[in-house]
Amino acid sequence: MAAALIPSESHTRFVDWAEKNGVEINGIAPAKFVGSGMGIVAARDLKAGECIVHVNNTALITAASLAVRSHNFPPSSTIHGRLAGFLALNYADKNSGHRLWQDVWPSQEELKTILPIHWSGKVQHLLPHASKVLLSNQRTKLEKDWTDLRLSLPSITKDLFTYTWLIVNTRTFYWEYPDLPKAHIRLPKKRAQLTADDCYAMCPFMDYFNHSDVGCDPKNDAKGYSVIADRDYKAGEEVCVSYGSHTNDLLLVEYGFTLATNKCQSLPLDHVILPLLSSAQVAILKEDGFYANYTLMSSSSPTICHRTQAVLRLICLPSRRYSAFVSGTDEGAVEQPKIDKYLLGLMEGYAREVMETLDEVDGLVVDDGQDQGKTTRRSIMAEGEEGSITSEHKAVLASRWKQIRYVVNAAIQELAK
Ligand SMILES: C[S@@+](CC[C@H](N)C(=O)[O-])C[C@H]1O[C@@H](n2cnc3c(N)ncnc32)[C@H](O)[C@@H]1O
Repeated sequence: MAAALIPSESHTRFVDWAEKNGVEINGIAPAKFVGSGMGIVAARDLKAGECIVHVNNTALITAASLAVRSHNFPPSSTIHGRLAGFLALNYADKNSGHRLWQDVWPSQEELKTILPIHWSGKVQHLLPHASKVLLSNQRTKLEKDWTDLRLSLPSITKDLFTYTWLIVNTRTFYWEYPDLPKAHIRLPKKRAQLTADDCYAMCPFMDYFNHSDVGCDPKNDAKGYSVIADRDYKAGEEVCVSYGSHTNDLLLVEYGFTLATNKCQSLPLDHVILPLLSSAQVAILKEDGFYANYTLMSSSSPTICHRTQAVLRLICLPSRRYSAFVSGTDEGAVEQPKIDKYLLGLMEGYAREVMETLDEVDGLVVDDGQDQGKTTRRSIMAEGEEGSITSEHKAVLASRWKQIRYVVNAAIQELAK
């Protein structure tokens, strides 16, 4: 575990402010960690089951907060966009009531280094396929929010909006407005149709917690948010929460890091399998609900997911054997060796692609620090666009591809048995 370092004074000022504004802190404190920025440390020995922080619902920033609603953002805009717009207006306001909170967030430059949306097109091009798909979706959402809100934010630059949008993206918590009755006037329209993307709340102090796949599980009810210690902690240990069951591809794109071991890890195979399908096969799979989302589960020994079993049977076997498998009348054990052999060939091809990509990552020429002007102006990068390439980018990419290589090689060994 990385040692906790003493944080700067801005954090002490923020903690004082938070405690006066509805945050009860019990036995924990913010601290700086090497490689993950600020986080939460146990300030004394903690017992499993202790409530270590409670944030009153009055301290949250949600779409129902009066301060947010007073801006009359377009009703069609997403809640993510509205919160980003609100934060951008506050950020630009020297007298903002949230100034001390904003002061402890990562700076614009820090986010530009960490988050792939700001990386050079050359570096983005070397992201794993699943990360590229997530990045493209993220860019589309950001562009739509900016288009929907820019007229309501005449004093705000796109650069600042992008910053606060990414602050929301990396620091919000799930909030279904349990403090308000279902039909309350302060709720966003179409209450019944709220999607996960609509259920966002900015939650002071809670946003210090770093993620672990086995961390504490934040709870919320009508009174606000709480974090209960999931186990005993020794003073000085980092306390993490779980942001959800997220793969490393998602963590990398949405939060800018990966976990060395991730119990939610799976190896996406769509880019390997989809190009092999004929249009007739695509139609069959769509009708049967088995099109795409093919993975190799890799938490312990690699396991072929049911969807992957199905598509490989459609490719390799007579159609009646595929139908027997997807209808559940036959588990397909007799043909399993044939399926495994076919997948083995695919994985060997994938292993070669991984090695080639690792060579390309290795060959990236680092140009950080040589052109500061370029770095400061850098904003959202489209694939192919030029920008600086830092040693951190290279290290993150190399580490992610080595994780993939490990899973692919383990699968090859298993399938070759
Ligand atoms: C909710 S914030 C947590 C506080 C943040 N570390 C800070 O400095 O303010 C989420 C961000 O923390 C960082 N982070 C969270 N968990 C991490 C982890 N396990 N390893 C590395 N970075 C992590 C990522 O930059 C992520 O976007």
